Amino acid sequence: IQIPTVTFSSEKSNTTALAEFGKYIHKVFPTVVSTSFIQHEVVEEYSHLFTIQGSDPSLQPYLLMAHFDVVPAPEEGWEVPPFSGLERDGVIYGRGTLDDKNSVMALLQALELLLIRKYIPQRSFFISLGHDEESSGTGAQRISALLQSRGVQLAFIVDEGGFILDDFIPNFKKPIALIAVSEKGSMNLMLQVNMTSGHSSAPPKETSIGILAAAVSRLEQTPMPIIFGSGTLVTVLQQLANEFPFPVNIILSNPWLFEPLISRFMERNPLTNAIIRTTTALTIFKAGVKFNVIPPVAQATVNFRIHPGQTVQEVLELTKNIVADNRVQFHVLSAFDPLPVSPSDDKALGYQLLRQTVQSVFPEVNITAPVTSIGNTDSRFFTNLTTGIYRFYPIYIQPEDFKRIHGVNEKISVQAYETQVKFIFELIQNADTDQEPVSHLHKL
Ligand SMILES: CCCCCCCC/C=C\CCCCCCCC(=O)N[C@@H](CCCCN)C(=O)O
Ligand SMILES: [Zn+2]
Ligand SMILES: [Zn+2]
Repeated sequence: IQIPTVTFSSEKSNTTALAEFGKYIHKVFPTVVSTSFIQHEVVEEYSHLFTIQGSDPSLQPYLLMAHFDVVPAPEEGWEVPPFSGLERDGVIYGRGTLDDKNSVMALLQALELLLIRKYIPQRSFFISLGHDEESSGTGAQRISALLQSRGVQLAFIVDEGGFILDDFIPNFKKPIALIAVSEKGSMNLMLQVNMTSGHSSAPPKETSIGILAAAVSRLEQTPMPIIFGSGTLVTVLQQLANEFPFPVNIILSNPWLFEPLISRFMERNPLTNAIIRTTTALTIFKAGVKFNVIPPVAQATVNFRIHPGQTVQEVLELTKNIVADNRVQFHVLSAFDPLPVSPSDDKALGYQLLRQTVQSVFPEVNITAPVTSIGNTDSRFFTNLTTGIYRFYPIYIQPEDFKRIHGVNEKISVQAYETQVKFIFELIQNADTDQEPVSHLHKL
């Protein structure tokens, strides 16, 4: 946490810290880096690929992923400095404790422990640690291309994403393990208005700032349509239905009939709202240099997260219709459609291994359901290598914790981190026992 591996944009990151982090993992996981059946490669200058050669070449390999770059963390609002890694009352504070240095360290920590205990994996696997997930993901893209060039096809991938949702639904105390089987698309759209500049003492009736502010305000005030029909949402609701008494069980198990009622409820919370529609977030606004100069140009960037039922093109058209002002120019800075849905049926090896490992490490969690990740991950660059991409943090997340990801006071309890290590320790061993249900815990 103390190594400030910040990604500011695709052009700007703290490369000194990225390099230092590479040296750090080399130092603290000596067994991983010195084991004969493990190959360690640095890819795209700062990302890392570990190839763990299993003893049984007939088993299809899998990939575990994480990233060690973090979003910026200005100190305002933090209880402790964001790059202090301070531990207080059993909790580690700092940028990256949930997104996603916890996963980087837990992956290597679990592997180190297995190796120290002389464990030899049967199934080969890879560990990919990206250095620029928070921007363009070039490290992950290069690793994906490298694996493809080596003829690798993967049984499944596990990356960051879903989590164990706790204390979220009113009057419902049971935790739910949400494994993300897809992720929303994304579009960063820059809106620009050019008007004549001049002296502020004789302003025109409308300025670039005023026109742009009105345009982005219309976007914020006009949410994208609710799209309810996604398969994963219906599955979650039906699984939840079994847990509720009459009449909620009837409502949840017939979503097609009670869609308006369920949507109205889901719309109220930002997290569930993000599940039922494309979201619109105004994230950058730039205009003006001096109080008495009318600026010629105003620019705003809007970040859309695209629901699986829509495409980039559809969202762009809707946006232009909502703004409905031809003085506003639209520039798509980056965009991609929602990701394919990975299988979650009884035969889906990756999903079932995660579900079984949840059962053994978190025996109190009886509900596991597939969801669509509302955030994006580096795993989206690996659709050429497998159809089974799963995104899951084996961590309890309450609504308050979710706000800390990319927000202030990001933190993880030592116990949650240790359980994450234990989860991966189990998962790697379960991947060797193939698809059989896991009935016991391996000794840590
Ligand atoms: C009925 C209950 C429904 C609850 C729904 C909760 C669903 C939660 C699913 C996933 C949570 C996402 C976790 C966040 C992962 C964070 C990854 C991240 O920050 N990624 C960045 C990548 C930026 C790439 C730039 N092109 C991002 O998404 O901004
Ligand atoms: Zn992340
Ligand atoms: Zn992130």
